[in-house]
Amino acid sequence: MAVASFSPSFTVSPSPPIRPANRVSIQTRLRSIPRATLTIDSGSSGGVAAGKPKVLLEVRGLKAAVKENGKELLHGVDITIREGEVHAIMGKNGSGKSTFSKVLVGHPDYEVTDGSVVFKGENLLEKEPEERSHAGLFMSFQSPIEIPGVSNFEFMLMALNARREKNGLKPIEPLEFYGYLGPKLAALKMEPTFLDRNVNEGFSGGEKKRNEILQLAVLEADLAILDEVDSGLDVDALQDVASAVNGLLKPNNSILMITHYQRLLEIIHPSFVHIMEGGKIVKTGDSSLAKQLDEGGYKAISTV
Ligand SMILES: Nc1ncnc2c1ncn2[C@@H]1O[C@H](COP(=O)(O)OP(=O)(O)OP(=O)(O)O)[C@@H](O)[C@H]1O
Repeated sequence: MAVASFSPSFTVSPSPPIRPANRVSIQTRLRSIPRATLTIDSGSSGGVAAGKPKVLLEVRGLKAAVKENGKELLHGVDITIREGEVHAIMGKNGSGKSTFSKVLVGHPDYEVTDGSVVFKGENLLEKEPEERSHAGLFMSFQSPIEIPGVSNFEFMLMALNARREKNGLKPIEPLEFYGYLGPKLAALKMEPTFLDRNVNEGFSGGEKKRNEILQLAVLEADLAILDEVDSGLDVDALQDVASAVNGLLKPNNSILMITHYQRLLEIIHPSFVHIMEGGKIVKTGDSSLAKQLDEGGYKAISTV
């Protein structure tokens, strides 16, 4: 039985739940494993294209509506993201930023009514949410969900192994996974005790955000969509989370971030900044666009 019918990046169909008594020693085991950097292939595409970076995501004329009432929220979104690029989407409240990212990961509340989305050369819109995750798409939600009864450790191991299985790789054993997690936890300045706790249960807002980035680090997605990963973070936490995200950037993966603030873009430097308005991208520029916005508000940006 699925614990979460729709989770950020994967549906959880756990094997028998691990009782708290059986998982008390995760941090002890973590400490006993050498911190040698273990590399586990999560099944991402790998390889850097020679010459011009390959297109990872191509969205053309995307229109989408609320499934329940047919209200159209996206009115023709166009965006192209290549390997190695960081894209930021900014826009006033209610302009459609989160809807766009949720449509990309296949959120069940929305239906696509027109347009196309090609991810790594395949039609993304034909895929189920889980298949999108296995294909290398990851989304960090504005409000990460809690999953009672499933530890963080189990959740991430299941997610990684599900992706590996889909990509024809053999599963990672728990012990190897402990070693793999060590440096990632350290990069995010997270205590190993977080692995024992149920996914996001009782986590503070900032801890949830760190945990989302930990999941991203584990899955090594090709395209990470980060929806307001900076919201609710204190100054130090913002620095930790943004630096960890920077550490995950490779020549063959990309990031699409939604943010309201220039401060995040001062740490994670965007290749492109897009302004969304009324369910469409109305302007695209470089990081100077975010600066203009920060200094003069939306009125400082002419979208005509
Ligand atoms: N499931 C839904 N049912 C009805 N309306 C919805 C639904 N999802 C989104 N909307 C509406 O669509 C519009 C765009 O919402 P969205 O969350 O995408 O905006 P946003 O740009 O991310 O805003 P913010 O910056 O405040 O997070 C809003 O008016 C919102 O109320």
